[in-house]
Amino acid sequence: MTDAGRATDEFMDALKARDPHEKEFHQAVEDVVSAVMPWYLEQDDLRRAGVLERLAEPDRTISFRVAWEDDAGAVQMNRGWRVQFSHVLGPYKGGLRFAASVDQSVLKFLGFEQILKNSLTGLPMGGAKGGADFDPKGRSDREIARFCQSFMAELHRHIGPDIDVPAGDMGVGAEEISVLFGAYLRLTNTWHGALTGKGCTFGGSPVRLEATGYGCVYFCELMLGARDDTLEGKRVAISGSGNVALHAAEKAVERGAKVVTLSDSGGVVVREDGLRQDDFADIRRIKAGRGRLSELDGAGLDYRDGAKPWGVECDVAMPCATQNEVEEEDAATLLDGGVKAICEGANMPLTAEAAGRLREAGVLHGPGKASNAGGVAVSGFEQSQNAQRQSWSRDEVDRRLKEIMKGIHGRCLDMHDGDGAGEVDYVRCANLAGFRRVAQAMRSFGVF
Ligand SMILES: NC(=O)C1=CN([C@@H]2O[C@H](COP(=O)(O)OP(=O)(O)OC[C@H]3O[C@@H](n4cnc5c(N)ncnc54)[C@H](O)[C@@H]3O)[C@@H](O)[C@H]2O)C=CC1
Ligand SMILES: O=C(O)CCC(=O)C(=O)O
Repeated sequence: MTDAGRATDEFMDALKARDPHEKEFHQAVEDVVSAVMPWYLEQDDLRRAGVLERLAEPDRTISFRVAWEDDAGAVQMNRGWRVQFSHVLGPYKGGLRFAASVDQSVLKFLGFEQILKNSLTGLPMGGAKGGADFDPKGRSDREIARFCQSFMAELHRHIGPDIDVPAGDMGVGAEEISVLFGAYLRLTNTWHGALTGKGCTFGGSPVRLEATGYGCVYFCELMLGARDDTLEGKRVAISGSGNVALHAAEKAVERGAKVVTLSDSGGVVVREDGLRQDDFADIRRIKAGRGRLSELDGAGLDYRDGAKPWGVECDVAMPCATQNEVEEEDAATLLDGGVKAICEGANMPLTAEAAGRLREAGVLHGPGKASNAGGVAVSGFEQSQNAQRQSWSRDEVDRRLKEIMKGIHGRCLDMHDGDGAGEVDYVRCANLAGFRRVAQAMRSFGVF
């Protein structure tokens, strides 16, 4: 075993001993630590400053009760959290997730990833994540609004444009952000950009809604371009059917690709000759009513109950649903189907085993902290517009989004230590580029 391998194991043993049940958090930290350790071991000053140990411990975790009344008048109770992980590069920044599966481990993995993702954008943003174990599925709009108001009754004490600026994530879209922002206004009597993802008529940025999916496609094109290839004519399998998946699908089609799948937790819709704009409109309508893709059965689409997208032959896979949705056997299926590239719209959608399988096979792999950073980058633009009391045009924001994705891709290439002949390991390079910027700031700030 190498020195770096031994040091990574020792680091992970200590982390796991501290919080033995936080499996997702362990996975996210190990991905980073194993990538940066060979470089870190050579940085005596960073090691003396305990940078890696401090970075893997959140600045603080706020946990609180969220009580709310359902439509039948019964009081319901959920748990809310905000994990403020690191603000060395700027105010805490990261989304809010409402889902039954949310717990401290999930939010710590997301918050930890967010530090390096935000660092990669080059913008002044720290890393955080929050949310609640509240499942919006099956809840009425009024129940969701009451939940959001109760959630903000506590959260407003901990956020603000120079402190912490949450946004949406799974289960928190434009409607929820609007209600959360309304509650924030009432509680603080102050209009400033304490949340991003707001509606464009009241302080939101053009393209924020689309930015994560669009940015993922731009990043995929940059990876393919570095291999003198393009997205045009490629078969693209996408999972999920929410904000990120649908915007990635629309942009991929616009760029000449054939999007062959979308999915939800119930199954997958397949169109072998490529999904069309009217399919996206139907899916959007169903999802707006919190329906299932199975409702599309019989609409000319092939719906496969209980299946995942990865069994459908594709050149490019874009997992855009949730963490660990691509398991080792899915990776094997993708390889059998001839996949050439995987570009993550979701956060940590591959298990460590799946990622290892694809790496061994030489598949291009754009990790979420690089490829899905377009969303938070446009959130950063929304913060700038709010601070300047300005509103940029759609074209201006899209142009800046493309520049950001190009910048992230360039930072990854800067870390590629091959001679140009070898393939770029985007996972290693993104981790190293994101980490180095944060580590240098931490060393400069002294010990806290
Ligand atoms: N919204 C944003 O700007 C950003 C989102 N992300 C990540 O992208 C992913 C998707 O987020 P959004 O699209 O915003 O959420 P969303 O709530 O709009 O959509 C999530 C979608 O995933 C599907 N889904 C959930 N579990 C699934 C499973 N096990 N298998 C298949 N489909 C499943 C749901 O049916 C839904 O269609 C998450 O990992 C999120 O953290 C990353 C960066 C920014
Ligand atoms: O826009 C933001 O602040 C956060 C986006 C997000 O949650 C993510 O990048 O995973």
